[in-house]
Amino acid sequence: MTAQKLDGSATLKAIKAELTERVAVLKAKGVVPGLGTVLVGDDPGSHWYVGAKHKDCAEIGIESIRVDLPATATQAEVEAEIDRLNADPACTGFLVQQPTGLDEFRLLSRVDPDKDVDGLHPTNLGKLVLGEAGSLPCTPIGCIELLRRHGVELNGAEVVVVGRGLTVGRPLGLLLTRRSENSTVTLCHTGTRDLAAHTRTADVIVAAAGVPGIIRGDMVKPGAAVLDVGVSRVDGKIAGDVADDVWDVAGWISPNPGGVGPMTRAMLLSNIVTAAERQVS
Ligand SMILES: Nc1nc(=O)c2c([nH]1)NC[C@@H]1CN(c3ccc(C(=O)N[C@@H](CCC(=O)O)C(=O)O)cc3)C=[N+]21
Repeated sequence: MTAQKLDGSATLKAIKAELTERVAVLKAKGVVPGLGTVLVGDDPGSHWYVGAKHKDCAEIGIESIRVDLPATATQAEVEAEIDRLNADPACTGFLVQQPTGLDEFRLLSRVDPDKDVDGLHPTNLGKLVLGEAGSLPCTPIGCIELLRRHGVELNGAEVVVVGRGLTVGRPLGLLLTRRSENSTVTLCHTGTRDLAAHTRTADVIVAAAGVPGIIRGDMVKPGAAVLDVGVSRVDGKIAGDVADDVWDVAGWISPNPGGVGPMTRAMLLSNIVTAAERQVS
C-alpha cells in the first residue's frame, strides 16, 4: 500500500483562485487589501518565506508593503515600524516574520489585533480559547483545511498532535476540539513517556516536533492520515518529521515540502482577505 498525497501546493492554487474573486469584490467597494511584512536580519530561509508571501499576494491582487531591517535593528526600531503599519490605512494586515532575535511577545502584542493576519496576537489566541471570531493561526488552520479539502474525516476522529510549540501544536489542540471539528485530541511532546503507544491508535497524526524522522512506519495505524509539519535541514535539504517508511502504512500523507508549508501561505492570504472584509463592514 502506498499513501495518497495531501497536496498542499495544489490546494494553495485552488484557494488563490477563490480569494482572487473576494479581492475583486473588495476592490469594487473601494477597499484594496495590503499586506505589510517586517523582516529583521538576513536569514535566507526567512527571506524566501517573505518573498513567497508577497508573490502570492501579487498573484491575487493584494498590495505589498515590505519593510526589511538589518540584523542590528533594535527592539525600539522594530516597534516604530509596527506603530507605522498600525497607523497606515493602506496596510490592512501585517506580520513580523519570526524569529527576530528580539522580545517577540512584546512585538506581537504591539500589533493592532485587527491587523494581526498571523493569528498570533494574544487577543486573537485568547479569542480562540474563548470561542470568539478572530484571525486564526495560519499553520494549524492550514493543517485542518488540507484534511478537509481531501475529505479526511475529523468529526469524532482520534488525533495525536506531536509537539506543543506556540505556532502549531498548542493552538492546533484548541482548533481541533472546537465543535466544528469535533476531534478527540492527544497532545504529545518531549515529556510523553510512550509516543508510539499514542500514535498507533490515532486516525490522524500531526507531526510538528521538528525532529527529523521521529514518526516511523511501525508507529502508524494502517490507513491513518499523517501530516508532516516539522521542518529541519539535513545537509541543506528539507527534512520532515515523517520517515519514508510511513508511506507504506499510512492512507494519507502531507509531504514536506509541498504539504503544510503552502497551506500556511494559503491561510495567511485568507486571513488578509477576511481582515480586510471585516474592516469594510
Ligand atoms: N510571523 C511569521 N509568520 C509565519 O507564517 C512564519 C514565520 N513568522 N516564520 C517562519 C515560518 C515558516 N513559514 C513557512 C511558510 C511557507 C513555507 C513553504 O511554503 N514551504 C514550501 C517550500 C520551502 C522550501 O523549499 O524552502 C513547501 O513546504 O513546499 C514554509 C514555511 C511561515 N512562517
